[in-house]
Amino acid sequence: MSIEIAGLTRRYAEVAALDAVDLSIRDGEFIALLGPSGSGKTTLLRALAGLEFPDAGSLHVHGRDLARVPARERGIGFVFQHYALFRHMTVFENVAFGLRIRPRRDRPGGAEITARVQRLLELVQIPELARRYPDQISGGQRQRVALARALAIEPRLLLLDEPFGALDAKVRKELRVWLRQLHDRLGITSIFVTHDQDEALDLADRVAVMRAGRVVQFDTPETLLARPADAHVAGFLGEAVRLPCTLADGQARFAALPPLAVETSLPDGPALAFLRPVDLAAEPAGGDAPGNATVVSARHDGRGLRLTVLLEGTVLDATPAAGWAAPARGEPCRVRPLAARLFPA
Ligand SMILES: Nc1ncnc2c1ncn2[C@@H]1O[C@H](COP(=O)(O)OP(=O)(O)OP(=O)(O)O)[C@@H](O)[C@H]1O
Repeated sequence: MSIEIAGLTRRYAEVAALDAVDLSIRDGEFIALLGPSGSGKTTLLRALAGLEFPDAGSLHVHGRDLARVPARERGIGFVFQHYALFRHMTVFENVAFGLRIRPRRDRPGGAEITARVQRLLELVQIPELARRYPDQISGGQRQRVALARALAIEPRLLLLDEPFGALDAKVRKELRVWLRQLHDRLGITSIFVTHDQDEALDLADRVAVMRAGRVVQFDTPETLLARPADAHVAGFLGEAVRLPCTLADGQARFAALPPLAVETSLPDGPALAFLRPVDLAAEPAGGDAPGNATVVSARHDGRGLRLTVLLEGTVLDATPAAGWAAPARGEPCRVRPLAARLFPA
């Protein structure tokens, strides 16, 4: 389902939980709403689900104005972080509930419900748990049940509010890969809320970065990382370090790093530079030239060797220069900027 959100506003006393949000989502997209606590992510999801009523603006799903459509007729599946399953019902009954609450005219009969629940449990890969109760299964399995229940109504739009927030990192990672595959297989449109940038960047086709009730940037993960719209987005995404600098004569000059040649439309004077670990090259060195630092730690991450260094009281992540195979803790080094994203100070 395509979704058009225009000027959506929701106020609580003096707080604008949503402040004129515009968002246009294509059929079949997997969208992340990413932002700090209180930025309006949940309110936006609840407005789509029909659990929240906006003060202004419009919501259209596949061209249909949602304002007049009650929550239960929207055909939207919803999974919350703590979507308490019914504790006194088995897994089977929890999922069947999603079918039993359908409007009478398209509610299936008993045998059909049994067959469908079985199919849904197979889809979420827990058919063997049908007779268990929620407190007899793991947190990750509970979220699969919650998802099966949400999918029981055959939604064209799936909304997920921090669905894996309560789970440990490993289970979370597995479930998110699996969720992405499920989304692709079902061909639905999904919107999920997270404040975990890795989750958003790994999983989503496009990410809406929210701040104070507004969508500050809505782009693909690649574009967000390469061209953040402002200093806030740059600071929020990736692992960039923020360093003040002074622009003059086509150079960014730093207090403790060698200067960097830059092309920018910003005027000469103070600016803010964001540098990712790949933008900082570290090589073995001594002496007291600008950029001299000490290796704090060296570790391998998914992309190769990563160094943490201490540069005049600032801790930075940097990438060792080619050929420096085994930097040791405490070893002196020199850090050079290779690139930076610049914003007004
Ligand atoms: N029922 C309410 N009454 C008053 N203020 C509310 C209510 N619901 C939300 N707010 C306020 O609206 C703003 C946005 O809240 P929302 O829950 O949408 O944020 P969020 O981005 O989902 O945050 P989190 O990541 O912490 O869940 C916050 O300032 C919040 O305090």
